[in-house]
Amino acid sequence: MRRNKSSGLGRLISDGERLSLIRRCWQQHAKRLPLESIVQAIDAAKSRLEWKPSECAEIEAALQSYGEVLQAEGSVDFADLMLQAVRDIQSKTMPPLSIRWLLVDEAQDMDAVQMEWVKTHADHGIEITLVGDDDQSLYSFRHAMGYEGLRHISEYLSSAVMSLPINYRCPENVLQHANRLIAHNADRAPKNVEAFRKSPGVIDVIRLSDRWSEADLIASRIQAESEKAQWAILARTNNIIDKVEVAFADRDIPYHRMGGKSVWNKTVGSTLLGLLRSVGDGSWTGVANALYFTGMAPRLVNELSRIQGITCHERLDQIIAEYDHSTSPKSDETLLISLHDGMHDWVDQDKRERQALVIHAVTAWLADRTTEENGTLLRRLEGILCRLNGSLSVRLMKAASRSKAVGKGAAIMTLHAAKGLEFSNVWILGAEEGNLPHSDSTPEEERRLFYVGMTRSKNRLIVSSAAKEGSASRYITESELKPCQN
Ligand SMILES: Nc1ncnc2c1ncn2[C@@H]1O[C@H](COP(=O)(O)OP(=O)(O)OP(=O)(O)O)[C@@H](O)[C@H]1O
Repeated sequence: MRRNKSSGLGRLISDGERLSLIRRCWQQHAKRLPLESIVQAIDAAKSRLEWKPSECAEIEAALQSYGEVLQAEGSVDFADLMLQAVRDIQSKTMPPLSIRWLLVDEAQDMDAVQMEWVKTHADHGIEITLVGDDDQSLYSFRHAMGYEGLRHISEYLSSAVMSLPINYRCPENVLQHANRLIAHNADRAPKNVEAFRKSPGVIDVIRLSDRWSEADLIASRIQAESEKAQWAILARTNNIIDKVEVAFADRDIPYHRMGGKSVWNKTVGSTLLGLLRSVGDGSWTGVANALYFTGMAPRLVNELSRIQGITCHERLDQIIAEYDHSTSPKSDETLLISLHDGMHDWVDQDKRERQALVIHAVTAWLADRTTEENGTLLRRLEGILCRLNGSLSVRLMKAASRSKAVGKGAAIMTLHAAKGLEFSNVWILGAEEGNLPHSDSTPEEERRLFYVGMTRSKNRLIVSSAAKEGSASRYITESELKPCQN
């Protein structure tokens, strides 16, 4: 990857633009590999000061191409800003910040470039204070340096180390369980954190049969409480969170998702809403996405999308009439005919104002052609849309706007997104082996994640798991959490 040597920076590209550019480079040079491997390679390359070529020729080609295209377009990404700042301060092309003191919070999350930026400022006589907690280091996948980084910079600065031994947030019993858990990690900074609040919090551990039962129990418990109770529902992945969102929407419980897309904006939800929209207004995009979702090759879907200027019904008529059996598979023709016939029925029922029937039939058409898991989710979404009132377009608008209720009701988010926050009541779901710890990371990092989740609680902590998803997480045992301790 070519790195800009001059101090003249280009235009800062947005995250979306960055991803499109990475996608282009991936398609040109490394299509055989997953897109994610290129994203990770670029992140890794830009978290270091020194350029280290990739051992894989395709990744290296994609990296080079990414750097060259950025430069050719006169753009920079966010990581370039940091790299360029360090380089320019070190080469005296740019002065350091004109400050006397610098406070770095969450210092365990610094990567090598950010650390160099801090060290460069220290070299210019600025007094540095770092605040960090090695037990809350969660970003090794983004090349954060964690405890090793804290030790390194601390030595470099010859800094005095001060421990903050009081936790003012958690009730004593919650903190004791969290401390027992994190003690299972080796290589930690020595510390003995005690709770300021001695009155015990409420703790519970619940085992349910499956994920939907877990999500439904959370929703029914929260519904039974005062609307003023402050709740956070935390899980390892956004897929688990989706089910909680559906269970809340199903019961009309106010909620907001933090740091993740609503279920209505993801593949299953947006395909259902899109196809219903096409029934209502004859637009093509919902039909095209439904064809792709139910198995049609993207190349063929894109070819069909090139036919211009007619409604989706006319377009389907034409596509079926001109279907080329010599080049396209029979299964795609069957799919097209089934959707064509379905659309005619659905539009007819919609005109007779039988919206619930349309929603049911469209859901069934999609659910019959996808995985069991997607099918279950589709049926839950169907239930929510059927309970709303009004025309199809009004129901679609109401469904999509629910997730935009910023700051209202229970906060639903991943454990990563909960870092730095606190809530009166915390519910961690999906505490099974395979999810927590998750295979994407190390058991030590996952343990820190669970620890961060537990220590968000100011009063009550509930941890649940689903038998169908796996045995209960080792972290429940390690923290010595037990059902209904109060
Ligand atoms: N000296 C204090 N007396 C009373 N309450 C305090 C005191 N210091 C902090 N708190 C309260 O304790 C809670 C946690 O504080 P804060 O968020 O600053 O901690 P933190 O170390 O950043 O937490 P974490 O890193 O776990 O997110 C907050 O509700 C804060 O208001």
